[in-house]
Amino acid sequence: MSDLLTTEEYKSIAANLDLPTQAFIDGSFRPAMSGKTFDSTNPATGEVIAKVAACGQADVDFAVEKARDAFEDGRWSRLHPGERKEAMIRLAKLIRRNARELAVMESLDSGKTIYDCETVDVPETIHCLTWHAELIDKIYDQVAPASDNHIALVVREPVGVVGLVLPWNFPLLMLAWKIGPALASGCSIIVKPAAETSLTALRVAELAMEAGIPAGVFNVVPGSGRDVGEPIGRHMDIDMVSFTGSTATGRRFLTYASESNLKEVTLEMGGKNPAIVLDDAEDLDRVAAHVVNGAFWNMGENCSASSRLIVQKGIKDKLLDRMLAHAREWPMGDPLDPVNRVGALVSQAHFDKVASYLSKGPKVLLGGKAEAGFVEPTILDIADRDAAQVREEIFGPVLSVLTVDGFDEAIALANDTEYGLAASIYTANVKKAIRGARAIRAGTVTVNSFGEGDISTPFGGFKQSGFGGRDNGIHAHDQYTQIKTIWVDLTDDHDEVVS
Ligand SMILES: NC(=O)C1=CN([C@@H]2O[C@H](COP(=O)(O)OP(=O)(O)OC[C@H]3O[C@@H](n4cnc5c(N)ncnc54)[C@H](O)[C@@H]3O)[C@@H](O)[C@H]2O)C=CC1
Ligand code: BAL
Repeated sequence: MSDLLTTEEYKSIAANLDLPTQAFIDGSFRPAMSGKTFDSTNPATGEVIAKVAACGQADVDFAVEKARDAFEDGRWSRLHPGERKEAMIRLAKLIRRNARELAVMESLDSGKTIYDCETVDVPETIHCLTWHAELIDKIYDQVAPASDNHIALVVREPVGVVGLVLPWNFPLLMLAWKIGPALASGCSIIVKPAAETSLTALRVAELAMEAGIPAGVFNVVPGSGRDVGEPIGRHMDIDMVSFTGSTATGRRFLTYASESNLKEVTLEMGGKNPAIVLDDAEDLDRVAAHVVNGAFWNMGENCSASSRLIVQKGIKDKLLDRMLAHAREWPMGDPLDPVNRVGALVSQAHFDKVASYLSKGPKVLLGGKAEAGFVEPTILDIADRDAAQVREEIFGPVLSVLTVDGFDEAIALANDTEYGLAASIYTANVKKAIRGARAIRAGTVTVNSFGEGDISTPFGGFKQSGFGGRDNGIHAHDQYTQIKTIWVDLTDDHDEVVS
């Protein structure tokens, strides 16, 4: 991607964007069957930027019918994996060619900074699709141990028609995390973007057609959770749902599946992720930068955000001094100004939710203001371990600081949550680092850094943060494939029947 532009240049691109507003089903854009639309708003300005098709049960049924036809006739599901690879790589290249347009669209629709959209969301989306495409023609099936008289093949087959229900915090990237392995595996997909952020998924579906992914394979049905998400969850002809979002909604998908066709369900949900800093942590300046990044990146609208700092008391003051210095490097403001690192929260409803945590009592060490869609990076010093800010996923730029005496207390506090998505531990003592990483019940634990690994490493949660499979890595393909055993009798003597 080329260098960043000026704010004026981004605004000029924004003013001339052709925003997709209709559902994308069976290879073309179409309005909702009801004719209804809903407003898509730029959360940084409150301006309505598009009226998007408000789909419902009939649109979901139609999309599933077309996706099923495509799956059964094999136009994608039975292509040689190398041909699927080529089409997906063409899609990744088209996204690269349209990167700037997609970055601006993403920023306008979600409030994310153009800096992040240009440097993280769009390039990582391209990387993710390319990675899964490149993988798919290099995976071998297996032959199980069997007698000389038999051969037992263990083969993977695409699971079928899958529903991909997306959140609003990384609209493009979460789309890529799901469609990458789903398309590579040969599934037909029904994407349901979050109602707050439908635009880039619709544009990518259009690019997928241009890339040669056949009609019916890649469908996007925008609308609300109730009108589109629930019909997907309850559909009798959808084989699997992969969901990212809140734990409350994830739970509903288990109900939908149990009350319909027992479709497989994978859930990637919330987090209340601890960053533990022990007294012996080295290079405190670097530690402070990581903790601040973990808490405030993407406005804290990140399931793996470090939202609880658990710090040993001997190092607390020094660490906080450095963290306050680093937090000043996070300018907040117009998402289309490339100097800003903190944009607007995704919606008025979400802003109101996050703001409500700021007025609830604890000592404010930094920030604490919320105004017109923007929430300042905020650090709270909290003694009450049952405070709402400590227990609940805020999903905003709000970090709660908890003080502990030592290692064991830190680990116990880290685990004192219903969530188990991610954690970090900062220490120079390698034994404590490894013992801590093993003892923390979370899907990803980073040592002396904040992060999620990368495309090659599986991502998902323990406890109420995750259910079913993992996103990312080869492991993501497990979500979208079924294992079949093909047992072949090689004997000539058919008189002898052995069970
Ligand atoms: N793990 C993560 O990455 C995310 C976590 N969250 C958490 O969830 C909180 C609420 O955000 P929401 O947008 O309300 O998340 P959500 O979990 O309600 O929405 C995620 C997706 O599920 C759909 N959905 C919502 N209700 C549904 C229903 N009854 N049936 C079927 N589908 C439904 C939505 O339309 C969206 O596509 C956030 O404050 C944050 O704490 C939100 C987004 C992403
Ligand atoms: N951090 C990427 C996954 C998510 O926030 O949902």
